[in-house]
Parts: sequence; structure tokens; C-alpha cells
Amino acid sequence: MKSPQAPLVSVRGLAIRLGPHDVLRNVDLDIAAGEIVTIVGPNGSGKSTLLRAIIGAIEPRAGTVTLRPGVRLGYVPQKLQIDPTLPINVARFLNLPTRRPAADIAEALHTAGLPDLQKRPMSALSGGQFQRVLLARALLEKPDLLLLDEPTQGLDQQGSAAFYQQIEEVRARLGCAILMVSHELHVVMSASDRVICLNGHVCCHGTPEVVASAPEYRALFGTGTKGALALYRHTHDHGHDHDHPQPDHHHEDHAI
Ligand SMILES: Nc1ncnc2c1ncn2[C@@H]1O[C@H](COP(=O)(O)OP(=O)(O)OP(=O)(O)O)[C@@H](O)[C@H]1O
Repeated sequence: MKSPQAPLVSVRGLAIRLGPHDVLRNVDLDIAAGEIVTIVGPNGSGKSTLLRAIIGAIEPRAGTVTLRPGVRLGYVPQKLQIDPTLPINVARFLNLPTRRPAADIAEALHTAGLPDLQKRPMSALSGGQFQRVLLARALLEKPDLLLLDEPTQGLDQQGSAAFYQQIEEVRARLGCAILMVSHELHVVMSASDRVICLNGHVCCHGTPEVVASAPEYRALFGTGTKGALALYRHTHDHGHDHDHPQPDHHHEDHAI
């Protein structure tokens, strides 16, 4: 029987092959309750694949993904295409595939930062509103761990920053952990307790500042985002950081 302190998810020695590609190898990762962890990495580095392995959508070639018993996951995929000619409003969308109590839907939309949009057609939403509806849909699962795959794709920098602040709100309100993938290092890092830099394997990890100055990270991304990182870092005033030890920078082959 695992203790309540066991990680929500524990990944060990994960290797994944898709077609001819060895997409992931030797990935170790733990996500603790309530922490916000961001995965960064170049295109094709296996970020989406790692999330999909965690939700059980992809079989590992080697290694294990262990979820704490009873843990609930909410997943926001990278892409969700909705036929724009389909006459479906927000409330109806959130009732698919399972009908939900209206109060639950209203609460999820509120937590996602979107009150009073239930009757709006999905096709009439802005990019930021659409992402928040997807977030609300994941929140309906009352997740212990929320997995977000590039949730701000297509949003401008201001929209992205606002979305990540909403994510912190969600964590503060629901206490769920969040594992998200992002390209926008300079924006997203400010909302993260820990950052994992992935390139088929874990290149480096640690606090945003530690990763931003790690040689492995700089080799992949250069040094150009440091100023923007400082710009978007905002003050944490609700004390949660103290509950989550922030590991120092480690090299690959160490458990995270
Ligand atoms: N079903 C598949 N069959 C074969 N190869 C695949 C499949 N899905 C993904 N891949 C390959 O696996 C690699 C990792 O893909 P993945 O989508 O996990 O990367 P990513 O880091 O999320 O990339 P991006 O930042 O571009 O979204 C890529 O080279 C991709 O082409």
C-alpha cells in the first residue's frame, strides 16, 4: 500500500518507439501533489508523447508509468478540431460525452476564467476562450493532475501570460498538480515550480532559473529568453512554493 505522500505519477526508465523513431529513452519523472511542472523542448523532442504515455494512450517499449491509486487525470490535448459548421455551443460541448450537472459546468467555466459563455457557439470563441473551454472540460474530471499539451498555441504573448496566470489560479483553487508542455519558455517558466527540458531524454531540470542557465538548455535554446523570463516572473503570494521542495539542477540519468 502506497503512502499518501507517494507521487501522483512516477515514470521510470520510460522508452517509447513510434514507427521507426526512438522518441523517448530512459525518462524518469515524479509529479508530486500540487506542483506545477513544465516540459520544454524542441519540436519533435517527445513532449506530447510523454504526456500521452502518462495518460495511458501509448504503450511503453520499456519502463513504467505508475499512477497513485485512485488518482484522477484531466488532459487537454494539443489539438482539438471541431468542425466549424457543427452547431454546438459551449454547454453542449461540455456535456459530451457525459452529461454533467449544470452547476458543475458553471463552476468549471468559472474556474477556467470563463463565466457566462455557455450559450456561445464553439465556432464563435476566440483562441483564448477556446483554450479555456478545453481547460474547463478537463476540470470537470476534478483532476488531481492536470496535463496540458501546449495550451496556449496560437495565443499572443499577453494571452499566453494570462492563461498561465489562470493555471496558477486553478492550482490555488483546486490544489491539483499541473504538468504542461510549452514552447514559450520565457512566458511559461514564470508560472512553474519546476521545469524539465526534454530532448528524447531529460537534458536538465530544476527551477526555471536553474534550467534557463543550464548549459544543456542553452545549447538547445540559446540565451535570448532571459530578459523576458525576468519580465514575466511575478510574485507568488499564496505560499505554495514552500510546500514543494525545488530540486537543484541534475543531469540526465538521475531520478527527478
Ligand atoms: N504516431 C506516430 N508514428 C510515428 N512517429 C510519430 C508518431 N507520433 C509522433 N511521432 C514522432 O515522434 C517524435 C516526437 O513527437 P512528439 O509529438 O512527442 O514531439 P513534441 O516534442 O511534442 O513536438 P512538438 O513540439 O512539435 O509538438 C516526432 O519525431 C514525431 O514525428
